[in-house]
Amino acid sequence: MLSSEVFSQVRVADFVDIAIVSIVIYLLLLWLRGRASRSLGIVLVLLMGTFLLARGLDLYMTTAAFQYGFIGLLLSFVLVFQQDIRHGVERLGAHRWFATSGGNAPLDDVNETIVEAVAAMAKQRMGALIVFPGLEPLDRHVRGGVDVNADISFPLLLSIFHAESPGHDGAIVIDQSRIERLGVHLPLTNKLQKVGGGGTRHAAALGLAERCDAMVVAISEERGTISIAHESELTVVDAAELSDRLSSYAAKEQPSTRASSFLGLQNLAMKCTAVLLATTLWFLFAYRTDTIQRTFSVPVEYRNLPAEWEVDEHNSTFVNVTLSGPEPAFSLLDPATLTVSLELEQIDRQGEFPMPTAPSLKNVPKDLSVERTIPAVISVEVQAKSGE
Ligand SMILES: Nc1ncnc2c1ncn2[C@@H]1O[C@H](COP(=O)(O)OP(=O)(O)OP(=O)(O)O)[C@@H](O)[C@H]1O
Repeated sequence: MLSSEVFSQVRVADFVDIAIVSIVIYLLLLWLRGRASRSLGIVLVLLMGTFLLARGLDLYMTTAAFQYGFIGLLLSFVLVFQQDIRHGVERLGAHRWFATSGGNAPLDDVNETIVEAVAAMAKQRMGALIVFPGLEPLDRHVRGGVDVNADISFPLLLSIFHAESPGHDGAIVIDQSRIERLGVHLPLTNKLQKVGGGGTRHAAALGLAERCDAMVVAISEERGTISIAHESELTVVDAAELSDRLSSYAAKEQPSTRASSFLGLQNLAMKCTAVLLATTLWFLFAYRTDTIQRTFSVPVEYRNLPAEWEVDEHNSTFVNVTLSGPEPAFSLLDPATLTVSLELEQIDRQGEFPMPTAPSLKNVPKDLSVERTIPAVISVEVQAKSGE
């Protein structure tokens, strides 16, 4: 049976191999979903599909074109998306299991105060912009403002955004239960079609939500609406929805939720796609049933030779070693680092060393074994150092 044959040859290390590549592909898909355009995603999937097909059908010219074009493609990808890549890495580093400090999302007890104040401001048609930072740093994206560092309260929020207040222009930044800054300038989006009927206030809310994981609430002075900008989307909500979104946002910042969202059933389709892709790649590039042999000229190294002896010049300094094993194991081998190491501590004039086994050969991946060496037995002669 083919399947049992395959399973008998799969090692635990192969599962680890597939798991690591699956995680990398999953993170890439997550990042693509949030950051890159749909058309870029389609182009990447098409390119990958064509490459896999070319490999599977042994289309030599297409495969070669991909292999040679790959570095160029990778370089242009990095150049075009350098900002997105930096953001992706920041996003990854901001996950709680890497992060040293906690998130800044508001705690549940202050959510109620914020929701009440936002609803009141919307009713009174007071324009406002409130930033709830996530785990990613904001500093790179925002400018200006004045430090406040005050407890959040209903009257304070309404006072700040009162049209007569000198600090009402710009956004406030919340840090858990405190107002950290006011009058902060946010970057604008250039996807104006997503802002709908809104102007620069709403463009600023979306602009920040496109650049980091912060959630921004905008209240429209003209229309009295409440909008949430998060993960590159701007949505109009009512007070009840705002309350739900703030609570789930705060919960999402908890480490346990983050870990379970990674290990749990969320994004199941994307996780399955990642595992499927990783398994396909493994079958194409790593799974080889046939054993191959390769011969290397390996230098001989003498260890722990007593001080009174020296190795006779006539001893061979290189040995031809034939290794055998699965082809992918050879890709882990760097022939330049191969060494036959001979222990000479006990030697007395002359010693014979049988064919070295893989462990006595330095730097041989563990799936490779020594088939033969030429010479089969390495004999070493030593002589007393001249003058002793
Ligand atoms: N880049 C920015 N960063 C922070 N706040 C900004 C920014 N741009 C504009 N604002 C705020 O938005 C206000 C102007 O809002 P504007 O009327 O242009 O936008 P809007 O989206 O139509 O809002 P509204 O519906 O309340 O009128 C400014 O007075 C300022 O307080």
